[in-house]
Amino acid sequence: MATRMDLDGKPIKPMTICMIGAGGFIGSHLCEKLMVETPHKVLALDVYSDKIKHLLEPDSLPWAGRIVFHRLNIKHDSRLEGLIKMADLTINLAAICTPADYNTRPLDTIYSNFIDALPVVKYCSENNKRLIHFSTCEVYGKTIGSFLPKDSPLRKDPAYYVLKEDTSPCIFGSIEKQRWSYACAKQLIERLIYAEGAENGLDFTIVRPFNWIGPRMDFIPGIDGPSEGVPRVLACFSNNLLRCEPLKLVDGGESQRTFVYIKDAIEAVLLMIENPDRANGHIFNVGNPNNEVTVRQLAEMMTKVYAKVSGEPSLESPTIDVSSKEFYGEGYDDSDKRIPDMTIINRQLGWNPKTSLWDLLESTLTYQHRTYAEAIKKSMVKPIAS
Ligand SMILES: NC(=O)c1ccc[n+]([C@@H]2O[C@H](COP(=O)([O-])OP(=O)(O)OC[C@H]3O[C@@H](n4cnc5c(N)ncnc54)[C@H](O)[C@@H]3O)[C@@H](O)[C@H]2O)c1
Ligand SMILES: O=C(O)[C@H]1O[C@H](OP(=O)(O)OP(=O)(O)OC[C@H]2O[C@@H](n3ccc(=O)[nH]c3=O)[C@H](O)[C@@H]2O)[C@H](O)[C@@H](O)[C@@H]1O
Repeated sequence: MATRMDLDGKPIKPMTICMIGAGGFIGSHLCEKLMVETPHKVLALDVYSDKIKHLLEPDSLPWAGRIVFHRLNIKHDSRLEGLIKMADLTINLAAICTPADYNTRPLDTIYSNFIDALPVVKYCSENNKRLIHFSTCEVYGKTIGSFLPKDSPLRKDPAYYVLKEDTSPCIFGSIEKQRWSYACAKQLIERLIYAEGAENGLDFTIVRPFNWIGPRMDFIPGIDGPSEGVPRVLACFSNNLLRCEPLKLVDGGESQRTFVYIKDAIEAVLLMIENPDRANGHIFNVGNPNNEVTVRQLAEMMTKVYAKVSGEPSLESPTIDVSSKEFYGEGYDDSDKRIPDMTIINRQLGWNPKTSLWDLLESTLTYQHRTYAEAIKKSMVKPIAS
């Protein structure tokens, strides 16, 4: 493998990375990228390894020995500090991060996103190890624009809705809206990491992902996850499409999101890993401001793309409305609109997303169809009464 160069033309030394939550959606893509394109070593920590099994076996893989899986729960495992000490860099991805959990399991959500992340920050700070911590765009909460009258011309002014790392406020709902337990816990851990940097010299980078989507995201209920489980929107809509059911639009599907392809986003993370001088001390939005849609438009586009990749006709009424109370239960609330400002990541790392929403849905839904269609068909065949 040719020596890799950083953005300033300096050779990059191979490093050891302690990746916590390596068995999840983002972790699996990051491990893949690191194995295929770089000489770095990964200590992969998680309670699950299904999504990275293809990287761990067989022993004949070209990167065998560069990735080692450690099955552990960071809530209670004395091996954590030792593994952080063995690495040059720690990346923390571990978290509960599905909205259906925020209002129904707020304690687990707060513990997972704040309390369980504390020792990771502490061990990095005490051992002078660099930390890349995964936060979320949800720390911005609602936009300022959403509080303006519906007909206010100011709603069209980007100053009232574009989200900037260094100037936008964090606007959450009331405490009884437990949806915000996740965003609030993430905000507090961001503040703690920032303070460790300011007071104790911790080298940190904070990532705020804006709806990264692609293959291996979450689970399909009843196939590789619980039948009653509610994953994030990509998997919910994929599940509906695979089962030929209408897609459920929560509260009219009016909320807006910008979706970025996981493979584009992983490029940004690799730049952070390999350019510490440009990434340390920064908080980065990572998203695609050009891929904005309402959830209703997302449903319509996914329906069209799925018909194309599966060859199956779409339903006559492809969507159905459902209230958030019915779908998520008491205490749900929503982010209205999420457009990332790209100034800081552009300036520091020269990164820009490339993939359009249509193209990323086409490759993702091709994967979903190939991976799940047969299993769904089998699970839907009713047993014949004897
Ligand atoms: N996917 C996105 O678009 C997105 C957006 C915003 C923020 N994030 C953040 O990025 C991170 C990764 O997200 P993801 O989409 O890959 O989620 P994911 O759920 O697929 O991955 C998280 C992984 O962490 C593991 N984990 C959780 N608690 C653990 C513990 N106590 N010990 C060991 N492992 C544990 C889980 O088993 C899982 O494999 C999270 O912190 C999330 O909040 C993701
Ligand atoms: O991905 C992100 O950047 C962050 O946002 C997500 O939050 P959200 O975008 O609200 O989660 P989704 O489950 O993907 O829902 C998106 C929208 O679709 C709606 N939805 C979801 C599922 C469904 O079946 N129907 C439906 O209309 C939701 O109400 C919401 O408005 C999650 O909180 C995190 O994974 C993450 O931190």
